Amino acid sequence: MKKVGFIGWRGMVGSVLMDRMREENDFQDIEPVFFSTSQVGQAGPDVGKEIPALGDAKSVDELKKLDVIVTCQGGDYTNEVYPKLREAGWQGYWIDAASALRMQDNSVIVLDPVNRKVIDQALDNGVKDYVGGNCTVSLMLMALGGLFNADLVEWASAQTYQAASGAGAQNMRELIAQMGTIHGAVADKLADPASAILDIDRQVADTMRSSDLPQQHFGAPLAGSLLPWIDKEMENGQSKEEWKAQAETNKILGRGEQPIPLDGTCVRIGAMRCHAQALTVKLKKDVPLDEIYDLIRNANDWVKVVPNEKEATLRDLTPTAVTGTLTVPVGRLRKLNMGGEYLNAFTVGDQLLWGAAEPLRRMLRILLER
Ligand SMILES: NC(=O)C1=CN([C@@H]2O[C@H](COP(=O)(O)OP(=O)(O)OC[C@H]3O[C@@H](n4cnc5c(N)ncnc54)[C@H](OP(=O)(O)O)[C@@H]3O)[C@@H](O)[C@H]2O)C=CC1
Ligand SMILES: N[C@@H](CC(=O)OP(=O)(O)O)C(=O)O
Repeated sequence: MKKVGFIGWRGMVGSVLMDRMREENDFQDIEPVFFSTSQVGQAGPDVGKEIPALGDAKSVDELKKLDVIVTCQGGDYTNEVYPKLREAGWQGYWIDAASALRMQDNSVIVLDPVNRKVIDQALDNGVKDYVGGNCTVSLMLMALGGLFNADLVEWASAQTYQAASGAGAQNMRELIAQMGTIHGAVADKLADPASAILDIDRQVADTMRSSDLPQQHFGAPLAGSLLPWIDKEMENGQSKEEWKAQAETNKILGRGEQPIPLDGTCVRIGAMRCHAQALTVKLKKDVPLDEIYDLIRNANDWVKVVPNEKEATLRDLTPTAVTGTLTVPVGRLRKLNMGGEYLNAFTVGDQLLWGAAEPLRRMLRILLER
């Protein structure tokens, strides 16, 4: 049995990974060892079998004994520990949620329902580093992989609506705290049906702009508003999140030589853990909509085409409908006024599942099955 070390399993992405692995009985096929940077020696999680106390996640000597390391600890941890381990001669497989190693030549971005061929080829070639993709990119490809893999996409533009969870657990808490503070400021007026809506609106705006609103983590009001910048600034005017769309999509698809142009605007909104995105796709030719439906829906087992009708859309194509599930609905599929080669699409996906934990869990299974 392969000895598999887990780092970052206590965090938000790690906890989702643990839940999925328990659901799929994955721990039965491995010898799991758990690590921490802060709780060394304490008990690990309940995985249905005996496990040793928590090891030291910074100990190269302990980590060197593992066949596989799965880390959801973050980029700083990867940057600190990964080079030391490789320098120490460790030849095991490194599976990582963080972006630190994503664009390195010797790593593969894993999303096996879309790029299983790229993964298999890398394994055959002895590649040892497998990294989960950016959540927005992975969810876009889970949704529209059928069009990309049929080589129908000339370019695409994504306008995103990204959930608080993408910024971290503390940000999810802060979003709810902001909502509570706003509600608290006008609760008495809301309870009075005779109160004037513009008074309520003014008081809400004052509260959102005041220092009473908790905003330590987002650095700005999000509840009742939105934040049209995610991640660092790039020199070309893109945000780093926007930059990832083209860079990571083409790496996932193994199209380094002939990249498909992708760009757009990434926006944080007040959803909890589902990212949504509105896509404009320029097709290479005018493909009929029913063929497009078939290509999309047959691409993997989780994508679901939602008919472009109001009732189905409001029922199935919202963060509330999708949260906590592996289903990736795509809807609002229609040709745009610009012409038959211009496709509109809207998709929603749980950014902690397909956007983070699930590709890692499946990569571990792929390794075990070889
Ligand atoms: N958030 C997201 O949506 C996505 C995140 N990622 C990447 O995954 C990595 C981890 O992200 P995320 O899961 O959000 O990180 P978290 O901040 O939730 O967890 C990271 C680590 O913090 C430590 N920790 C300290 N206090 C606590 C606590 N009270 N509860 C749980 N853990 C605690 C744990 O390490 P220890 O046991 O050592 O103390 C834990 O493993 C990042 O690199 C991120 O970029 C990738 C895709 C999406
Ligand atoms: N940046 C994403 C979440 C994330 O962690 O992305 P990455 O794994 O590319 O750093 C978001 O804010 O929604």
